[in-house]
Amino acid sequence: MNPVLETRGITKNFGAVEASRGISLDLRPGEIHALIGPNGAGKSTLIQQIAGKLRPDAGSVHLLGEDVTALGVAERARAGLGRTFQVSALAMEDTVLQNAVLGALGARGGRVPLFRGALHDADLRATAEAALDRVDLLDSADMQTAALSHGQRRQLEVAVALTLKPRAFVMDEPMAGLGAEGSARLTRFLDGLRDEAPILMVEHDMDAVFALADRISVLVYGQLIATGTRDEIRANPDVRAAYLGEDA
Ligand SMILES: Nc1ncnc2c1ncn2[C@@H]1O[C@H](COP(=O)(O)OP(=O)(O)OP(=O)(O)O)[C@@H](O)[C@H]1O
Repeated sequence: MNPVLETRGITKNFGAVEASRGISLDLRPGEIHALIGPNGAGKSTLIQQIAGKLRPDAGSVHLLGEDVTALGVAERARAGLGRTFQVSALAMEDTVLQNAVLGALGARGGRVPLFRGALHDADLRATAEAALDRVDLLDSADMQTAALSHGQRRQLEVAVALTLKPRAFVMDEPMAGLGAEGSARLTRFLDGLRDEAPILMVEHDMDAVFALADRISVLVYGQLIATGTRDEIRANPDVRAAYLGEDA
């Protein structure tokens, strides 16, 4: 099957720091692919290049077979790349519905000053409500976003991403800031989301990684040292030495 998302030979240097060294990986239909690695390994740098926030020095990013390397964040989002962030990008003062409508407006290429009118736009509202329903937040549509739990905020971020009808998700530490119960709930939720669109996620929470990931890629000092199934990664001596071994 053709990959939905692919990087080919992504290379990025910050001065003498080789943050990405010729990284090639792919995301296949229906899968959750977790990217793990020690602090400073280059996970965020890679995700930012995939999302379009950083331009690689060399290499390319392909979405649905198209080379999107020259596109910015918003263009990639409109091309089908859904993204959630380590630090929430939600408007905390606004309601849950307003945040979702803002996402739907962005999908249409609208600008924020049109936002007030957008709330009364039946199509935008329907798109937003359908996305909220998908993440079980429709009952909370009129709540202020700040009143949501951390886990619900993650779900709202996914709803905002869903309004763009993503073909692939890129998630930066979705479990960050969640307690054990919140992580377990979000894990169940993401498990069902993979059928909507495959997910490439950076995650430090190994319980979540091993519960969810069909494949795991391990990044160390900017280099991909292994990609494989959970069992392959657990058994890989290089991975154990470089990374998982830290916990052994
Ligand atoms: N804008 C930047 N300028 C200079 N160096 C940078 C920049 N961004 C990242 N780096 C360096 O690149 C390397 C990779 O950093 P990156 O944040 O991608 O790692 P990470 O795996 O995401 O780490 P963490 O798990 O701690 O979030 C580090 O050595 C970091 O100091």
